[in-house]
Amino acid sequence: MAPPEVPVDVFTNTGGKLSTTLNPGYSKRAYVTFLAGTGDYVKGVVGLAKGLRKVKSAYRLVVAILPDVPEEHREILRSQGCIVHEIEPIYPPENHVQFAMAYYVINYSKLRIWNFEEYSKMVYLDADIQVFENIDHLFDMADGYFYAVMDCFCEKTWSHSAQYSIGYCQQCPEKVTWPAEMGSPPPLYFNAGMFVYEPRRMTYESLLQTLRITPPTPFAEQDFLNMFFQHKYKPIPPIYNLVLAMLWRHRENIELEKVKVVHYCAAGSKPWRYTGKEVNMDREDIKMLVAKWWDVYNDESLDFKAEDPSPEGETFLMPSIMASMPEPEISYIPAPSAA
Ligand SMILES: O=c1ccn([C@@H]2O[C@H](COP(=O)(O)OP(=O)(O)O)[C@@H](O)[C@H]2O)c(=O)[nH]1
Ligand SMILES: OC[C@H]1O[C@H](O[C@@H]2[C@@H](O)[C@H](O)[C@@H](O)[C@H](O)[C@@H]2O)[C@H](O)[C@@H](O)[C@H]1O
Ligand SMILES: [Mn+2]
Repeated sequence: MAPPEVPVDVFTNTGGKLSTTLNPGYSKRAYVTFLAGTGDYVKGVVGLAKGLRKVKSAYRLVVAILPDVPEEHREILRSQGCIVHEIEPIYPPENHVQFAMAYYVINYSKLRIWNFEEYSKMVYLDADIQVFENIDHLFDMADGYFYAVMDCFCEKTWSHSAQYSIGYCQQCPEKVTWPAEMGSPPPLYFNAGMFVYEPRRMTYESLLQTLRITPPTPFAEQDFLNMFFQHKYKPIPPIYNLVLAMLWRHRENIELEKVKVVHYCAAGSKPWRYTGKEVNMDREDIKMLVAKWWDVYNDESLDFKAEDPSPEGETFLMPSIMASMPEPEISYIPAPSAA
């Protein structure tokens, strides 16, 4: 079940050039997001691509798309400098259709990103996420772990859970302590809108194999990933995935001015659908964060220009040729922390 450990210096002792010749893509890094359907999530991806450009990320944005994404949307993404990568849907296990089918097909399909073996490490970001400060340093964290931000159990979306029913949240485990009669407290649980992981064939196959014998649960692939990576999971601070409900549930845990990544996942908070009418959506902090998303999205200076020097020195005009070129030395130098 665990991803195989690749010793860090197996290829690097011969220098960057040779190592990438022996194992193309060994050191390759990229951001990756996921897009399904004909709807407006494409706006989220465009916003994200522009946000990553604004913070001068050194790495490309790969968009894993389902076959139902229309050609116009694919073209918009390419014109924003994204690498569009179609994936096949992954269907939920058979005989378990108690939850809405479409929801599962969409979410489980995320697992295909473990098959992106041309990259050694990736940072996954939901399309409803925006990056306001450079987070390239996340790629420098030690290999062999699954990094993500701890979720909050306080919203109604959690009402199916034992945690919610007793008012327990891992964000404030002292407030309502886990009752002894309910056994040991549940393991730390991450939000799967953002995570740092290593694509590996072995892990990918194990994920698909395990999924076949795993009944769907309300949070679909998120529950599944939490189970699968339970022993590899390392929490990172909430500034790397601000789940908006944290602002009204656990304000004391958040230093808003230090937040680098915002996840517009609360009901009514998707910036491209925002009306301000849903509960909590009239808050000043929410209005400010939605406005910040629109500032990036509307900033024409952040549109991709083909003549721009591209991340990692690649030339966008010749993607197929460049894909087989050795990695530039620079990618072995730890990325600077946030500008
Ligand atoms: O119609 C859809 C629904 C979801 N998604 C993708 O699946 C992710 C997870 O869904 P969402 O962010 O809406 O879930 P939430 O974080 O709000 O629970 C989105 O960010 C998108 O990347 C998509 O592309 N089209
Ligand atoms: O919609 C609001 C909810 O969204 C959450 O879940 C997930 C989950 O639904 C996955 O299945 C998605 O794929 C993932 O990206 C997404 O963030 C939170 O766990 C929860 O705290 C709540 O705010
Ligand atoms: Mn999301």
